Amino acid sequence: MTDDLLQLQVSNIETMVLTGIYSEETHLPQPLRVSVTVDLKLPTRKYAPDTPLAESKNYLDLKHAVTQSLPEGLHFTLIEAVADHVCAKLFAEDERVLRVEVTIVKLAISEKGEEIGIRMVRNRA
Ligand SMILES: Nc1nc2c(c(=O)[nH]1)N=C([C@H](O)[C@@H](O)CO)CN2
Repeated sequence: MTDDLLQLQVSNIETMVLTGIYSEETHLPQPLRVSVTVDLKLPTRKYAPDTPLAESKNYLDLKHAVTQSLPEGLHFTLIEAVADHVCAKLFAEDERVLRVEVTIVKLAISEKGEEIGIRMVRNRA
C-alpha cells in the first residue's frame, strides 16, 4: 500500500532569471515559466474545518522559492541549476518536504506553441 500524500502545486510562474549558455544570455535576465510541485508528509490526524495552516505548508512558499530566493545578479549557466536552487530552498525550509518537482520552460526560445525546457524531480536525501 502506498503512503498517503499531500501535494502542493503552483503552476506557470513567470519570472526573470539570468541564465543561459551563450554569451548573449549572460548579461540580461530572461523570462522563464516555472511550475513547482511539493510532496508533503501528511500529519497523522485528518484535516478538520479548524485545522490551522501550520498543519500544512503555505503554497505561497513554493512561489517565493521561485520569485524571491534566486540571488539577483547570479548567472545560472543551465536552467537545471535554477531548478536545483528551488529544490534546495524548499527542502531546507521544511523537514516535511519529501519530494520536489520543478518544471521550467525557457520562453525566449519557445515558438509556435513549443515548450522547451526541463522537468527535475528531487527526493529528500
Ligand atoms: N539541458 C539544457 N539544455 C540547454 C540549456 C539548458 O539550460 N539546459 N540551455 C541552452 C541555451 O542557453 C539555449 O537555451 C539558448 O538558446 C541550450 N540547451
